Amino acid sequence: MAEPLLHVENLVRRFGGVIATDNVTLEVRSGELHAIIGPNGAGKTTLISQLTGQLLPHSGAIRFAGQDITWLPAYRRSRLGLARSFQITSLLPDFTAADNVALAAQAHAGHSFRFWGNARKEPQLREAARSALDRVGLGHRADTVVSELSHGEQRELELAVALATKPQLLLLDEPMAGLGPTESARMVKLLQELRREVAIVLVEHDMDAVFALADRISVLVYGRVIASDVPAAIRKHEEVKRAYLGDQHVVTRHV
Ligand SMILES: Nc1ncnc2c1ncn2[C@@H]1O[C@H](COP(=O)(O)OP(=O)(O)OP(=O)(O)O)[C@@H](O)[C@H]1O
Repeated sequence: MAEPLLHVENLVRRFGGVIATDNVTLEVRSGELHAIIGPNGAGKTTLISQLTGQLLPHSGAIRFAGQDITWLPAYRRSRLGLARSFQITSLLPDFTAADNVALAAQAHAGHSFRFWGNARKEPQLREAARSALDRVGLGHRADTVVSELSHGEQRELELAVALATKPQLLLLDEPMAGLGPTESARMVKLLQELRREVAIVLVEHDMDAVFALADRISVLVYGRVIASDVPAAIRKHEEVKRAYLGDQHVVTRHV
């Protein structure tokens, strides 16, 4: 069988006495949408930060696209096609949606930020920005400044910023957080479209969204993976039900 796109093996990361990731092992295949769920403080964000290189593990290994990336700096991982969706707080509020995406495309292409002035005019960057905005349904808001976009649109813009780097694997940390029901439904639809083009690791507390989208789900509890399987199996998993899902989530509308 082909090597998985991402292979995490026995990853350990501690903060003082807390073991935030405790021998985490998991695989993400090409074309897969792999959700990571678990209670608050389970270690989901710590895991994502180690995948992107923002945090280094104390031990263990991460292979991505056939390469050992465990100790690579974040920008080298990004060049290999690993992208984390930027949080709203990292968007530039006084710049337009198109400028934000063009800047990300420019940074990824390796230009210095000194040339930022040119990013607005550079046809290739404008084109990359326009196409990323179209993919998330924000083409009509290209020239709107970020501070005038709704919360949901800003979340979509985060995705466009990540897509501008043409990733092979997109890491999404709670893309539904703070969204109302209509905006959440739009985000689920968008992710359903994007997953056809790019593998996705999705950390999310919205169980309806997770069960609607995921090919496989890994469940983290106190830093440990207690289950990694297809949604139907996770739904029935006794330890998962006890530790996280609880009975009210076991019967959801997405059966
Ligand atoms: N920078 C840090 N310094 C100290 N402890 C940390 C740090 N980051 C995370 N932790 C601890 O590591 C554990 C895992 O935290 P993490 O944020 O990864 O969990 P999470 O599953 O993403 O939680 P949530 O669902 O609430 O976002 C927690 O006990 C947390 O307090």
